[in-house]
Amino acid sequence: MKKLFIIGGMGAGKSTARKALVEQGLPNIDLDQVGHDVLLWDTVKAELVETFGADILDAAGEVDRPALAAKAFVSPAETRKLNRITLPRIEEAFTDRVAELEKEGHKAVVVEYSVFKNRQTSLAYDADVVMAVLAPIDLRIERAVKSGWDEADVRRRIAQQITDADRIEAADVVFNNDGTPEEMRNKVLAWWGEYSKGL
Ligand SMILES: CC(C)(COP(=O)(O)OP(=O)(O)OC[C@H]1O[C@@H](n2cnc3c(N)ncnc32)[C@H](O)[C@@H]1O)[C@@H](O)C(=O)NCCC(=O)NCCS
Ligand SMILES: Nc1ncnc2c1ncn2[C@@H]1O[C@H](COP(=O)(O)OP(=O)(O)OP(=O)(O)O)[C@@H](O)[C@H]1O
Repeated sequence: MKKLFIIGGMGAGKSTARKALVEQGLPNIDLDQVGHDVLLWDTVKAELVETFGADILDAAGEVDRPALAAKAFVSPAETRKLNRITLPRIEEAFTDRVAELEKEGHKAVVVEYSVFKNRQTSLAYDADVVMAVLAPIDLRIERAVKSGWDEADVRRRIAQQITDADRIEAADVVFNNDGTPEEMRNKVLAWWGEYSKGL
């Protein structure tokens, strides 16, 4: 089963690219969503509380994501602490999900990976294709704010992410999402049309 990774900074248009492929019948794994799922694990909760304090929990004892984000994205050191706790668990859940999809006989899976760093990290090392979705940073911030994110929060997160130059370096295929969403969709579908002939 081919693993087609979609990478890109916040607001770049990863979800827009993913939707185009899902409409073609491909299953997908959104690692942001997997990240949310592992926050429910008791072991993860306990380590996050030990690291960031009990005020990251809500009244029901679950992780309050905005509260955790306010602490975890203030510096590279704090983000590393977060990643050290969450990423191994995300990888574990990801590996299980990939095995299930493989058993179901899918030819390919789309993996949306917002915090991709490089192809040498274990989660991404067997990516068959890395697709980078790029857009100018001001446009990305504008889109993210329009879709409900706080601007300062977006800027803090982007500061903890790799740059588009790094993404281009890692990618097999690059999509510039600086036009309309429809243009973006068509670029992705044109690529898929060619790529899927070989599957
Ligand atoms: C800190 C948390 C609770 C904030 O939750 P929230 O609902 O506000 O954001 P969400 O998870 O939907 O992420 C939105 C965007 O934030 C950015 N972001 C999230 N985690 C990170 C990170 N560790 N480093 C840099 N940027 C990040 C990405 O662009 C992502 O698309 C959550 O992001 C989290 O647990 N992150 C750590 C796990 C992780 O790295 N997930 C990303 C997929 S592997
Ligand atoms: N070409 C475009 N023109 C205008 N708006 C767009 C375009 N592409 C995406 N958008 C909008 O910008 C926002 C961010 O796009 P999308 O969710 O696809 O990005 P993302 O890379 O998945 O972002 P995130 O990291 O926040 O999940 C969405 O509201 C989307 O509808």
